[in-house]
Order: sequence, then structure tokens, then C-alpha cells
Amino acid sequence: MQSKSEKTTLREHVETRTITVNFTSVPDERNYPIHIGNGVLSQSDLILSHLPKKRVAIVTNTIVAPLYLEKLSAMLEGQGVAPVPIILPDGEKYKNWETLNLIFDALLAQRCERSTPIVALGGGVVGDLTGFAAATYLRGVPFIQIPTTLLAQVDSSVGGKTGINHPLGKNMIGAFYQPRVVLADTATLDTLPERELRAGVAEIIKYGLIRDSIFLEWLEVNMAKLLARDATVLIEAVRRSCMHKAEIVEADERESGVRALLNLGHTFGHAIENAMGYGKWLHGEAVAAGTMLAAELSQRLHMMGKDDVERIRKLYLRAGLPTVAPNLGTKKYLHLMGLDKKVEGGKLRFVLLKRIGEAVVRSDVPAEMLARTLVECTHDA
Ligand SMILES: NC(=O)c1ccc[n+]([C@@H]2O[C@H](COP(=O)([O-])OP(=O)(O)OC[C@H]3O[C@@H](n4cnc5c(N)ncnc54)[C@H](O)[C@@H]3O)[C@@H](O)[C@H]2O)c1
Ligand SMILES: O=C(O)C(=O)C[C@@H](O)[C@H](O)[C@H](O)COP(=O)(O)O
Ligand SMILES: [Zn+2]
Repeated sequence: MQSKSEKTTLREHVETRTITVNFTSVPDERNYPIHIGNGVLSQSDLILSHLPKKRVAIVTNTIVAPLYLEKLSAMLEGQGVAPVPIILPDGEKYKNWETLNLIFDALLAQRCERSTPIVALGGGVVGDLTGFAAATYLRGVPFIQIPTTLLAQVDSSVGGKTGINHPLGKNMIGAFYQPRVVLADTATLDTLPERELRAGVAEIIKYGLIRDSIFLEWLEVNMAKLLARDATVLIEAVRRSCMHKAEIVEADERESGVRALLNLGHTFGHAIENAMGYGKWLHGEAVAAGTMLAAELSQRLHMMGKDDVERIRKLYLRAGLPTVAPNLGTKKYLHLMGLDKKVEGGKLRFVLLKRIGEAVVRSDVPAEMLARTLVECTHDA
């Protein structure tokens, strides 16, 4: 399936899929390309056309730096661009104010200017932190995403949600700030730990569940190849995910409507991540277990049949993802979910499934049904 404004090109022998996020129908600096392919990181023109200046800050972390920083820096230096590396500690527990300040400290110490672009080289944590730094440093500097995890390639690098966690809740402080370009080199996934790959699959499954039942069937057929990192299957999974994300973000950049569907499983998932301690459950794992709770609720509300709930569970199990959320206690779940950004007038709003391939937002889940589901469909933490 190739729709939207999408191109396949052969550049320096690398087959590249390019999807464009179009906020306007005329060429505009807010519209941006997502280049996907095995080896796109070596395509200097893809990044240099967005780097008119002579210096670029590269934010990465202690795990990704030894893997890809030198390669990126050498490529830039070869084209006369001086890299300014900023290396952060690794992990979800560092997605906070203190780490954000490390970025500002380095940008200021290095005299980075308003025109100095900032590149995020890493997973979703580096991307979210760097995007927020780019949105706020000198009131906004150009920002480039080079996602190196599956989750970041299929989700977090696209759409401009940036931010940090607060001890009381996930992603509580942030900004909508779009990148100028996204470069998703699927070759970087070769070094990704197995558990992180599986966590990324959770966000891919999400697109199938909320808007593309054919994609879900495709995932059922191709799951083994995806987990085996088959190059063609990986590229197709990233391409199709980015196509969905781009379409949704174009329609509703600031989440006043349809974008909320991308939050399937997240109301529960964010509560799990927070309660268990940031980083103990990976984001994708919490989303998978949270989506099972959303599916159970959908079934109890007679929106979806039991067979579909089990079909979803089976796919997560095949992906090696958790399907049962921890029992935090109903009180704690309700307290943590009360901080969800979808809450309106103090009322919880859940993304639920009408069927596989169609999601809706519901604010009328009866309190007793929610409480019962949180007890019956969780296990001891
Ligand atoms: N902004 C958004 O729209 C959005 C969407 C989804 C998730 N998120 C956020 O993204 C974060 C999760 O992102 P993630 O799953 O990428 O986690 P992550 O950024 O923590 O990366 C996972 C691990 O893989 C390492 N790593 C990264 N690239 C690697 C590579 N190529 N080889 C080996 N190791 C590598 C990282 O250093 C880290 O240890 C969460 O904070 C979540 O809230 C944001
Ligand atoms: O892009 C979006 O919109 C999403 O909701 C994507 C989610 O996968 C992602 O985890 C996002 O960061 C959650 O946002 P939040 O607003 O619920 O914090
Ligand atoms: Zn997510």
C-alpha cells in the first residue's frame, strides 16, 4: 500500500522511502520529510540540505554514542560541518529536568546560536528531551530527529510531541515542536537489544488496532520476520507506521481530536510506568499491557467480542510483550490516571476499540466496571 505524499528513490544505492508530513498544501518550512531505509544515515545530502550552518549540536547518550556518534560526526565533518556532541546518561529515569539542564548547560557553554541546529541521535528518551530543549533554547532552534530504536522510528520521532517526565506523571512538561527532517536508518536497529525491539513492536501494533486492520493481519503474518529483523519487513513496518502517524498528526497536530487515538493503552500504561518506577517497565511493554486493559473494557462495554480480545493477546504474546498489567490497586490506578492529559473536567477519557482497526474515545466508562476490570484483569505486581 503506497498512499499519501510518498516516494521511493534509489540514492547512492540505498533504497529510500520518503513520507512527508504536510501541515500545509504549499511548500512550507513546517512540512518535513521522513526518510526511511537501510543505510540512510550515510546519505549526507538527506541531512545536509537541512543544515545550512557550519555547526550542529548532536544530543545522544552513553549507549548510542559509541555506536553511531563517530560515524555521524565523520560524515558531517567531511562536509565541513563541525559537530558539538552532548552525551547524556542513558534511560527513562533520566528523562527529567536535571538532564534537560545538562543539554542547556552544554549548548550555552558551546555558544550555540539560534541558527545552530540540534540533532537527536538515539531512542525516544533522547528524542523527547532533545526536542524539548530545541523548542525552548533561545526560544526555539532547528531540530532534527535521527531515531535509532524501533519505537522511535515508528512513533516518537514523528509528530512533535517533546517533553520530560515529572515524578508524579509521564511527559507532564513539554511542547509540541516539529523536527525539520527525520532520518530513520533501519540498519541502526541491528544493535538494538531484543527487549527494546519488542517494545517498539507494541507501538506498531497500535496503528493496526486503531486504524488499519489489514496492517494488523500483515503483522500477524510477518511477526516472526519482524522480530528476526528481516530488512524488508522492518522497512515496511516503519514505513506504514510513519504513514499512519503522519496522517494523524497532519489532521490534528495538538491533539484536540483524532490524535488522542494514538494514546491507545497509554492511560493505563503511563500509570504502570510511573508506579513501577520509570524504566522498570519499558514504555512499549506498558502500552501492550495497558492496551489489553482497554480491550477488556471495550469487550465489557459490548463494543468488541471476546475473540478479538484474544486475537490481540495472541499477537502481543507472539511479540514477546506482556499482556497482563500489574495490580497497583484500584485506588493507585485511579489516582495516577487522574493525571492523564486526556482528562477533561476531571473525567477520565479512554481510547477504546470498536473493533480491530477502529478506535474511539469514551468518557462514559462506569466506575464500577473500571474498578472490576482493574482487579480481574491484573496480576500481583
Ligand atoms: N514523542 C512521542 O510521540 C513519543 C512516542 C512514543 C514514545 N515516546 C517516549 O519514548 C520513550 C521510549 O523510547 P525508546 O523505546 O526508544 O527508549 P529509549 O530511548 O530508552 O531507548 C531504549 C534503549 O535502547 C538504547 N539504544 C538506542 N538506540 C540503540 C541502538 N541502535 N542500538 C543499541 N541500543 C540502542 C537506548 O540507549 C536505551 O538504553 C519513552 O520515554 C516514551 O514516553 C514518545
Ligand atoms: O504522538 C502521540 O500523540 C502519541 O500519543 C504517541 C504515544 O505513543 C506517545 O507515547 C506519546 O508520548 C504519549 O503522549 P502523552 O501526551 O500521552 O504524554
Ligand atoms: Zn507511546
